[in-house]
Amino acid sequence: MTNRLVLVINGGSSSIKLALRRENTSGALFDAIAERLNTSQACYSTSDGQCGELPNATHLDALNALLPMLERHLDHPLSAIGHRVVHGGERFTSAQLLNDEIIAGIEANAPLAPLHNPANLTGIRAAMQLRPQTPQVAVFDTAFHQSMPPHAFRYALPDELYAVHGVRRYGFHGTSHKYVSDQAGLLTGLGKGNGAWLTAHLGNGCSSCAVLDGRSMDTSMGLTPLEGLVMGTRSGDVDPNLHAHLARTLGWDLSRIERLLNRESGLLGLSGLSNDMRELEQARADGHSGAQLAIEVFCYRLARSLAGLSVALPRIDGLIFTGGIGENSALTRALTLKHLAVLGLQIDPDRNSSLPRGEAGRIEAAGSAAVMVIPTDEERQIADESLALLETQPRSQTA
Ligand SMILES: Nc1ncnc2c1ncn2[C@@H]1O[C@H](COP(=O)(O)OP(=O)(O)O)[C@@H](O)[C@H]1O
Ligand SMILES: CC(=O)OP(=O)(O)O
Ligand SMILES: [Mg+2]
Repeated sequence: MTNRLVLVINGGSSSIKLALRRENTSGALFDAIAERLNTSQACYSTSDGQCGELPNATHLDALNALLPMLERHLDHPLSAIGHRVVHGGERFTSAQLLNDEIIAGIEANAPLAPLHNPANLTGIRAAMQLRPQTPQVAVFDTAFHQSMPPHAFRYALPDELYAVHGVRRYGFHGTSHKYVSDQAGLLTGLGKGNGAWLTAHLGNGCSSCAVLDGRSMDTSMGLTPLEGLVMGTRSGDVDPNLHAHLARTLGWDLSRIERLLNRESGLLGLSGLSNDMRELEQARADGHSGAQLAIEVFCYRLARSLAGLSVALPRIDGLIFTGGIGENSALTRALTLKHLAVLGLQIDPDRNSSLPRGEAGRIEAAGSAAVMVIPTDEERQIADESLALLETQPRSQTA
């Protein structure tokens, strides 16, 4: 039997990313991204070197433009389309075959992830319109964290807010935390799905997680993807009274405060320069004090979060860095580890700085628990989970 093909779609607020994956094969057959959608500068680029403008393209226009480019990489029909969906609430603890009822459930969670779920739904609707015969699967960022115990997922708020209104910690980036912790088990010889790991997913959004034998025990994000670590433009944790303080002293309304915390804060707000770690590293080297402060706060707060999460584990088999920053910024890894001697974690500076780009590797010093860099592959995880789900469905639903 030929290995099946899966198209993975990650719909963002202003972009849509496509990845074509073959079952049991590493790497992508084809990747494409359309960015700045719904603006006059909308454009696309693909892994086979095509690029161009798509002025004022919507998500549907972008998919319409990109799907034919994918066609020539299809040696047989797509078996599934797997969609990243950020918020699955408490209802979705695993991947789901998409139908009207599941889509309504995703819509119901949109107020909890206003930056993400509506964009994911746009991708889902566009794909269903263009490929109505192909089974479509939703894979949720939150699902992996549904294993957290109540003492980790409850806020210290009156019970009714949880029981009636679903106010609790959910956690995100679960697909990535699961993928890299599985890989860590393989890399260290403990076996896939085994081990006690601290994971740091550091991309534009950042979160940390404690994983024990393939189950999330606690994580830094909460009700929404704003809680926890310092991120590119998101503040992470602030005093919850900040809202009231800004409203009273500056007269700011909710949408102004939401914009501040989600889009103007984090590395961008602290540095006054950029949300991009590459640019900040360069500026720091040139003596920019804002860039230096932003990187120091980012690393200290990450270390503090990891040390806090360590209490969710019986021991630490290793720490894993992933995401654009975690995989590529030796500086971030070094500065974070400076604060983590208390956990017995130390890195070897030479190994840290000489790790080949894009490769998994171990960077701990002799005597330390494992410290690893593992490139994440959310698309691979989504493709695998989509195919695994189809195997459990009656043929009539997926034919
Ligand atoms: N070589 C590098 N050095 C430092 N930071 C990097 C490097 N390459 C990428 N990054 C950072 O990774 C971040 C983007 O991470 P990524 O995982 O691609 O984001 P997303 O969450 O959008 O998928 C940016 O801050 C970017 O500057
Ligand atoms: C949940 C989340 O923060 O996702 P991203 O990193 O893609 O923004
Ligand atoms: Mg990413």
